[in-house]
Order: sequence, then C-alpha cells, then structure tokens
Amino acid sequence: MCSKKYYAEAAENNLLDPHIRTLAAPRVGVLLVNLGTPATATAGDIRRYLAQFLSDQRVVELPAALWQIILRCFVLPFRPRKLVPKYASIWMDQGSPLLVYSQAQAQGLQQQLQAHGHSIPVRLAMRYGKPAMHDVLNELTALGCERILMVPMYPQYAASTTATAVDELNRYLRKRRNQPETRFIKSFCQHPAYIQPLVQSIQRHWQQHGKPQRLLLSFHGIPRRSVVAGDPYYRECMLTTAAVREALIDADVPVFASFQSRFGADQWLEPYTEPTLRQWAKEGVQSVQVACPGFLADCLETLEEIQQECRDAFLEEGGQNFSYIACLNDDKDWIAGLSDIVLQNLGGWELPKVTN
Ligand SMILES: C=CC1=C(C)c2cc3[nH]c(cc4nc(cc5[nH]c(cc1n2)c(C)c5CCC(=O)O)C(CCC(=O)O)=C4C)c(C)c3C=C
Ligand SMILES: [Fe+2]
Ligand SMILES: [Fe+2]
Repeated sequence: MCSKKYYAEAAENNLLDPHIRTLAAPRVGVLLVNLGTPATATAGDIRRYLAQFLSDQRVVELPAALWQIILRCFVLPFRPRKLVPKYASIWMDQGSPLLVYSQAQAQGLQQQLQAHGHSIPVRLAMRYGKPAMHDVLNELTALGCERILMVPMYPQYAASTTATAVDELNRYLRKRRNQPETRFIKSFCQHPAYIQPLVQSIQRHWQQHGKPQRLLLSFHGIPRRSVVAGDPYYRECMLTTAAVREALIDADVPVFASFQSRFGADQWLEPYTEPTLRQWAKEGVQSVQVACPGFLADCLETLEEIQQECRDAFLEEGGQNFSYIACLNDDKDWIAGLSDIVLQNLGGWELPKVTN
C-alpha cells in the first residue's frame, strides 16, 4: 500500500489522532473500594443503602426469594428508623465518617505515590451507594488508565466484603469492549506495612491514656457457617491478632480477639464483643481498651457500637475505665504503609513518572 493511501485511511479511522500516544506506557490507576454508607442520616437514605447492601447474595446467603420477603417485610420497614439516631450521633460536618476517612486515604495515597515520583490517579469507590464503582471505573478509564489495581479496604478477606467488590469489578469489565487490565489485592492481614502503623497507633494511645489491663481487638463478625464453608476470614483475623500480640509482647498487656455487629438469627463468629466486655467487667477487670483492626476507617460499627454501646455495657457491669482506639483513618504512617502495599502490588507494571 502506498504511504499516501495508508495515511489517508489511517486518518479516516482516527489512527492519527494526536492524542494517541502509541509509545507511551499504559496509564495505571488505583481504585480503593470500601463498603458504602448512607448519603444522609435520614430514614429514606438509610433504607436505600440497606436495600442495596442487604440484597447482595454475597452478604446474606439465604435463598433470594425468601430473603427478599424477610428483607422487605421485616427489616426495611423498621431498621432504618432505628439507625437514624445512631448515624446522627456519628455524622461529621463533611458527611459519613466512613466516606470522609476513606476519601482522605485515597487523597493521601495519591500524594504519597506522587512523593515517590509516580503519577498515578487514585480514586475511592463504594460497593454500595456512592461513589458507585461503575462511575469511578468510568472516570479512571476516561483518564486513560488501561491498568487498574483495585484495593478493597479490608485487611482480612471475606466473601461478604472483598469477593463482592471483585464480582462488581467483573460485572463492569463484562460490559466493556476495550477492557482495562485489572488486578486486586486479596488481603494484607499480616503485612508489616499494615501491622506496624496499627501497633504504633496502639502505643501512641498508651502514651496518652496509659496501658489497660486488657486489649481487645474487635473484628466485624460474619456467620459461622461462612467460615465452615471455606471463608478464610476467621483465620485472617487470628493472623492479625497474632501479629499485633507479637509486636506488643514486651508491653505485658494481654491481647484478645472478638467479633461484633452480629446481624440476623444465625450463629456468628465468637466470642461476641459486647458479652465479652460485660463478662470481663463482672470478673473484676477494671480497664480495657478496644481497637477495631478490621476497619481502616471509623464508621457506625466502631464509633457507635464500640465507642458508645460497648463502653456503656462495660461501665454498666462495673468496669471503671474504657477507651476506644481510633481506626487508622488518615494516619500518616498508615498512608505510607498503604502506598508500600500498593507499590508492591503494582510490580511489573511500568509506572508513569511525575513530570514537572
Ligand atoms: C470490615 C468488614 C466487614 C464485614 C466482614 C462485614 C460483614 C457483614 N456486615 C453485615 C451487615 C451489616 N453491616 C453493616 C455496616 C457495616 N459493615 C461494615 C464492614 C463489614 N461488614 C462497615 C464498614 C459498616 C459501616 C457502614 C457505615 O455506614 O458506617 C450494616 C449496617 C448497619 C446496621 O444495620 O447495623 C449491616 C446491616 C453482614 C450481614 C455481614 C456478613 C455476612
Ligand atoms: Fe457489616
Ligand atoms: Fe452494628
């Protein structure tokens, strides 16, 4: 083919578009994904959020038709109204803490990667509610990201959290003609870049409040039968606990694990957090501190259930001193750790440099 004709055809097919950078490395993007939270602390928005979240068959593993009847008749008409004062009690000026702290981590991570010399867009999406994964994935691909690393914001893998985010990513890919290349981080339950900032945050808390008689690590529960069916979540929570225990071995503070936020009538992972704290107070334990390492961002489950309800329960049974150790949120050591974990998982992908 003569070159004139070749270029004419190429131009017609937009192949000579000056924006096409044939020699440039594919752009890399990072997608942080957290669970999701209501848009406002009103019954309507909480209902919309719960309806989407609890209709996910990765979350409630009952026959769908039966569960939809229970959900629509017994859960959605009542639970949202009960949750309004709870969400209202933790709501921040900028919105739901889960969203505010997760966004802060996305921004912090992008800046940290930039400080390492990498120009990598980092965006936050929520599995339920907004910002929706589909929209944010569209945004990243519109920015030219042909390679996307998804980072579910759960240090311990569970089918009800990590796997459902992966499912949603795959649903997105199924609709794309030109699919971006994707990876996801399965878990980082004993990664030093996660354990170290976690331990440091506990030690900082001790500098301010003193050491407790007992330290409780409270993880979000899941149904026991999910673990029996093969979910590695329990094992991963125990690995995190063992890593924290080992790092604090010289402190002489016994470290325990428990599970919170039981939902429904099934047996969930045990021991349950609140009954454990009540029992300890009855046995004469006077001071406890509780941290929630399975949550990277404070939320309803930590700020209301642990910091408020569990404190009340412990004091009600005669405990004297309760304090809650905040999640890693926008802690700078954690942001640095997160960027280490991300860079490790970007291995083999050429990373665009920051150009000034
Ligand atoms: C951190 C990991 C989480 C796991 C594992 C998890 C499993 C799980 N959760 C429910 C039911 C509910 N969870 C709710 C809130 C909630 N859950 C997580 C995280 C995990 N859940 C977070 C971060 C939040 C907080 C959201 C916020 O807006 O702040 C709720 C809603 C609140 C309530 O009604 O109590 C429900 C319901 C199940 C069934 C489950 C595993 C099967
Ligand atoms: Fe949950
Ligand atoms: Fe809860």
